[in-house]
Amino acid sequence: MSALRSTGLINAPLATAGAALRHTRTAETGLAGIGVRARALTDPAQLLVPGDELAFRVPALGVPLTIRTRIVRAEPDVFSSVLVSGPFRELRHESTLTASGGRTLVTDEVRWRTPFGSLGRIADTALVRRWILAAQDQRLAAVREVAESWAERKVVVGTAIVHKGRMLAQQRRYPARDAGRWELPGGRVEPGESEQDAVVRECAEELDVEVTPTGRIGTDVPLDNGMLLRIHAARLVDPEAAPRAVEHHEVRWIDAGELVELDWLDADKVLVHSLRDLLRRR
Ligand SMILES: Nc1nc2c([nH]c(=O)n2[C@H]2C[C@H](O)[C@@H](COP(=O)(O)OP(=O)(O)OP(=O)(O)O)O2)c(=O)[nH]1
Repeated sequence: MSALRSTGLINAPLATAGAALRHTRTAETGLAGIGVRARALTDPAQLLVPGDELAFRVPALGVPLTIRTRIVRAEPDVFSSVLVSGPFRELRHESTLTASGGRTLVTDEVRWRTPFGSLGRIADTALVRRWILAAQDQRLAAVREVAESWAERKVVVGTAIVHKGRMLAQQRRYPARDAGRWELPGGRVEPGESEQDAVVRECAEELDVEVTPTGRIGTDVPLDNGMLLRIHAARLVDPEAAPRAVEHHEVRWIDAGELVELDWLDADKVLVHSLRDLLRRR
């Protein structure tokens, strides 16, 4: 098995850098500079989720080769994909992210196995290593540009309140295009307010309950209104408290199965796999 590892520092928080790594556009255009055409084969949302597939057309010795990969993990601290088909016996790509102050260190590792015995090993030394190094460089530059621009955005917090293995979802009443669709309690972080304080305030306003934030969940999600959605897990301060829909149509405690079935707002759909993991951990 051959491996190449490269690292880079991104001037954005971990969850924002994690979102940029999942961004369909950086995946599709990130390698254009080295002549690689990439496109999503599934019909992904703005951010890739586990199960999405990408095809890369790589010019090698004048012959375009197609490499097809599938996303297997899309979390704030790890984004990875594996080979579905292409001119390798095995290919695995994994980016791991570590917070470093307000910045994020990305370690990008590609591991692969070439076919054709010694001929493959020659191609490996002559071509593949050079190509993978260039690809890692280009992709990191594309991800850095997107992450650093997103880091300037204002934040909307969403709250994943978990109680007895279920999570609270609420159904919107307005605007008309979103009426009937589901979201997490939350809203805009006010100037000078911490995200945790915004979570507590919004839950009091929208649900009439007191919550304690317990940590970040999933990557950020860019919103069409130019803001960033960022999810915090939380628990009820009083386990007997009953959240009620103050502004929304309905609130509902859902389990992992119902989570997958609900008609979420588009931004929340790309977080369903992370929320399901949260419920499975409790
Ligand atoms: N609270 C919350 N907002 C979400 C989620 N997903 C999602 O796209 N959003 C969007 C909807 C809104 O455009 C924005 C939240 O800001 P907000 O709470 O101040 O907005 P709102 O629509 O309730 O009120 P407003 O724009 O009429 O002032 O984020 C989610 O899960 N929770």
